[in-house]
Amino acid sequence: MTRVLQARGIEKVFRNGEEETRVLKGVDLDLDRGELVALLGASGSGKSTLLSIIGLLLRQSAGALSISGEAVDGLSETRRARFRNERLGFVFQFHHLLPDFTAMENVAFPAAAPAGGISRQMRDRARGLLARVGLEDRIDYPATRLSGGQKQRVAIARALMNQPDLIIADEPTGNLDRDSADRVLDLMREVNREEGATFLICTHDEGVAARCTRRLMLSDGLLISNDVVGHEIRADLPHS
Ligand SMILES: Nc1ncnc2c1ncn2[C@@H]1O[C@H](COP(=O)(O)OP(=O)(O)OP(=O)(O)O)[C@@H](O)[C@H]1O
Repeated sequence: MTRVLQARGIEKVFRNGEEETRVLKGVDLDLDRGELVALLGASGSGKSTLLSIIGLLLRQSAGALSISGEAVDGLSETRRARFRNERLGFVFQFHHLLPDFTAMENVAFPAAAPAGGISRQMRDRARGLLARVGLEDRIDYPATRLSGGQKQRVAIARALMNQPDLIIADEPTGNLDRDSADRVLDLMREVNREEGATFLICTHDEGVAARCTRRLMLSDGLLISNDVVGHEIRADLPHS
């Protein structure tokens, strides 16, 4: 089994003047390739903070993080940005598509932006991914003319563009009605099953979490595992 993520003793303290907020108090987390993991927890428990740290958008106050065997903590900001673009995929609650770009151009963007332009190969891959998410008839539509569920499917295709080691999704269905949310989740499950893509999904939605292969819960700054199979809650001890 390939280990995609290893996090040890992750802590995060936010400081605003005199005031300190300890949000994460020593989070240990391992993700193996091909897992579809839900991250639950009360509002304010630190889910987005943890995802931002794992997504290399924020630095932890203490602890060590390695992604696909690479220790990422010591990397410069420039190398972290490159690592993020090449190895991680992101899906947010709000799709963040570029409104003046077509669906195809949005999907190709993570490859086209660093290359300074879009190649034929990129176009072909983006078209293939749009077909994969059921939008072959919307390839040349501007993002503004897509429905909310379609935009989120474009966002998933975009997250897959660079064949990332890990896809981080922060409330990917939070802005969708039940039907669209189910379709988006079904799509993530398919991509997970058929292509072995690894997902870490932060969600408030128990329906989403129940369809993941593993559930984790953040509580009081620590991670508690809540296995789907056993429905038991146990402390998530570090793996040896
Ligand atoms: N930049 C910051 N400065 C100070 N405190 C912050 C900062 N960012 C987040 N926090 C605090 O950290 C805590 C966790 O926030 P976070 O957004 O990670 O929670 P969450 O579990 O994702 O919440 P929700 O489910 O409501 O999105 C909150 O108390 C928040 O106020």
